[in-house]
Amino acid sequence: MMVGLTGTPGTGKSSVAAELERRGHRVVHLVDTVQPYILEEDRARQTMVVDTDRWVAGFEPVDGIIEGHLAHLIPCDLVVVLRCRPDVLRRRLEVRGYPGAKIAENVEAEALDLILIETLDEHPAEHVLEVDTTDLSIEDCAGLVERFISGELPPSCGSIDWTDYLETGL
Ligand SMILES: Nc1ncnc2c1ncn2[C@@H]1O[C@H](COP(=O)(O)OP(=O)(O)O)[C@@H](O)[C@H]1O
Repeated sequence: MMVGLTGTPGTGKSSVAAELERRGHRVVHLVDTVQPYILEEDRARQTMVVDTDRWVAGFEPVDGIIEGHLAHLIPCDLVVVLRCRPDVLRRRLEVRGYPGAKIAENVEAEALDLILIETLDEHPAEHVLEVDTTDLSIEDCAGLVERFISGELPPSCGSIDWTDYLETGL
């Protein structure tokens, strides 16, 4: 089974993936697979522009967990979208040393459910689990992912509403 682990930067994908790897799951980090598909560096946004169509077309399916903020573009069997309340996400990204504009862009994307919307463009809701990591430990998040993969935890998404965090002018 191929499971995508996606989410806005700072929601905890790498941390949760590391814990899942520790628990014996095979994990593929998308950052290790996009190199041949980088079109250019967007210096202003401090990010790489990837030819996602070619990258998705060339992606070899794996039996395991695919971690990265583009994972939902891959035709996975299941997708987990990690979420984080925007004010907490902001703090996580500040600690990481991201520049202000990049923090603002990611915090806004999270408040607007951008990755969830993209996920539901590609996958039926019955294949999707949203996990609010705000008050959960990394171990608890990994546990929820495992229970979703095993079928113990049903799919669930769409109940998070962080539009208030847009209005307060984060
Ligand atoms: N559930 C969590 N609770 C508290 N802090 C977390 C949690 N998940 C991640 N973090 C912290 O947030 C930061 C970003 O996590 P990371 O796993 O690198 O996110 P991503 O891979 O989605 O960009 C790290 O400092 C990490 O320790």
